[in-house]
Amino acid sequence: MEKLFRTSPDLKVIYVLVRPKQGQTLQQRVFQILDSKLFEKVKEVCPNVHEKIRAISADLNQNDFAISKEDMQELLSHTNIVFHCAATVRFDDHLRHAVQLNVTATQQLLLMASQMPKLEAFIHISTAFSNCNLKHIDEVVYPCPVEPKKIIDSMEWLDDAIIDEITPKLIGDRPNTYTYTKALGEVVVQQEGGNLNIAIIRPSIVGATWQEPFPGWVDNLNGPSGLIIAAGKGFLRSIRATPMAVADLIPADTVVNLTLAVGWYTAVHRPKSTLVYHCTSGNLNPCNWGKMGLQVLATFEKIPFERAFRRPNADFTTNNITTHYWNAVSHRAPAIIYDFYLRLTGRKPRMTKLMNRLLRTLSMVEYFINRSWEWSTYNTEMLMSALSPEDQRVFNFDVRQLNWLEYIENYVLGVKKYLLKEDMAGIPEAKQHLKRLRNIHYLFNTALFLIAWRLLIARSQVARNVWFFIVSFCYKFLSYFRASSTLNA
Ligand SMILES: CCCCCCCCCCCCCCCCCCCCCCCCCCCCCC(=O)SCCNC(=O)CCNC(=O)[C@H](O)C(C)(C)COP(=O)(O)OP(=O)(O)OC[C@H]1O[C@@H](n2cnc3c(N)ncnc32)[C@H](O)[C@@H]1OP(=O)(O)O
Ligand SMILES: NC(=O)C1=CN([C@@H]2O[C@H](COP(=O)(O)OP(=O)(O)OC[C@H]3O[C@@H](n4cnc5c(N)ncnc54)[C@H](OP(=O)(O)O)[C@@H]3O)[C@@H](O)[C@H]2O)C=CC1
Repeated sequence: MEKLFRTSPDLKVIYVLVRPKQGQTLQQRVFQILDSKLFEKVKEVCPNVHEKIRAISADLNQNDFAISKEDMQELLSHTNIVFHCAATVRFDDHLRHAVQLNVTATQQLLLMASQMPKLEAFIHISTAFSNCNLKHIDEVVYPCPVEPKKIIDSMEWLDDAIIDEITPKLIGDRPNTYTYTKALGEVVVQQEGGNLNIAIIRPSIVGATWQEPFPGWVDNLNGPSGLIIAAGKGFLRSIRATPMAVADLIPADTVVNLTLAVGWYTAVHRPKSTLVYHCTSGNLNPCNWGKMGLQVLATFEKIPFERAFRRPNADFTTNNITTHYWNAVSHRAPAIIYDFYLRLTGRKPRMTKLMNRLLRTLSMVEYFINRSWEWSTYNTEMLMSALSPEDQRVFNFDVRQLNWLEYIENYVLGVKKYLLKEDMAGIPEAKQHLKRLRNIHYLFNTALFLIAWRLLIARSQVARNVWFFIVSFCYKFLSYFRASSTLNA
């Protein structure tokens, strides 16, 4: 919405399907977004942006999306382009719910779109990981072993226990219900698109903005953002990842630019078949998790997060044994100690719960950070050359120009400012806090060493001999210096 109004201020109206949430009306939800920093630039070119966004009450889990008759009529008769990006992105969602939102709702939306007389294009947002069971992925829709229609039907009459049982068999070598149902969604789009002008966009891991409307903007915890917070606050100390595996991140504004360009191309050129566009970075400008992780840590030195639990110092592990070891030593043990301290001081323990949640999240993303994929980008490159030089500049999605180190630094800064809502003025205090944590860390390690040594001396003759040798050596060394300084005087 932001980019559309900034580049096309004459646009008449954008209809957004919104559900009320957490005690907010849909109008309040939309206005909260419009009143954020993200929309400041837009308001300069399009001051009446509030009037141009029409929030329509809709729940994609309901029949006809629970849209009122009048709203439905308005939508059907006025819509020119549909951008379908609503989805459940949870990796652990129950198959029934994931199918409902990512497959059935897509089917229903296509049906709605077929009743829109003025519709010029239907743009479906999928994910580059919908076929993550393959190593090389082309810009085509891959068939699924079980037809989506059969899956949709079976979800209506199977009970939850049976669905739980068949889920691993259905998802096969995909890691979760999210990637599986996004793949089914694509097949539905291809099979049931009828005469619509359709395109599918597959972004990889969406990160903060690169340039527009300003660098580093981010507003959710998906992808790496949540883990950047966990690392910056010192909770995340080790992560099972392959440093050389490609980190296929793609900035949010690149995805937006490609999506709008695809909307234009699909509406104007009306390709005969459904085109799939990969919105990925790996084959044009690869960066690996090792480089990314190091840059994240380097940025914490300059721009630390406030009130960290421990000094940020995460590392990669590469096998099960070291992962279990570091999870026990660096994640669980400090959480237990801290909770014990909270109990002693009469407060409610919370760190173990938080740590368990983090470990669960880590186990779910492991699949994606220990493999590399190759995505072909012929359609995306074709689209780039189909744009005029001016449009190539305004709707830039050429990731070859992206400087990863600069991008990651802005990303971490964006996480601090827009997700954690921390003020830059707090940086000196945050640095002081980290110094205190470092001193506590040294003190704790020294105390631990002395206790271990004392126990060893009490039990072992060899340790006692070593201790005697060290003490007498130090004594002789000091006596020698005292004697030579007396002679010089
Ligand atoms: C050569 C030598 C090298 C040496 C190198 C050394 C360097 C050292 C390295 C240092 C590391 C530094 C930092 C790390 C930075 C890099 C880390 C890389 C990790 C990147 C991970 C990428 C994974 C991407 C996978 C891509 C898949 C496909 C992409 C897509 O198509 S779609 C989007 C993907 N979807 C998601 O991301 C959603 C995932 N979320 C979920 O599935 C669930 O939320 C959940 C994680 C399962 C948690 O479920 P729960 O029920 O337990 O919780 P709930 O959802 O209710 O939320 C509870 C609270 O937790 C918060 N939260 C939600 N999501 C996240 C999250 N992703 N991370 C953290 N926290 C999250 C949520 O807000 C709730 O908070 P509350 O309201 O306060 O309670
Ligand atoms: N983030 C990423 O790394 C990637 C995301 N994608 C795709 O991009 C799209 C957007 O994802 P992302 O922004 O990350 O995720 P979000 O969860 O932030 O966005 C999903 C949107 O769908 C809406 N939605 C979910 N359920 C319903 C419902 N029942 N009725 C109405 N609206 C609903 C949500 O609304 P509400 O705000 O009310 O919850 C939310 O705005 C998805 O299609 C995802 O598959 C693809 C590749 C990577």
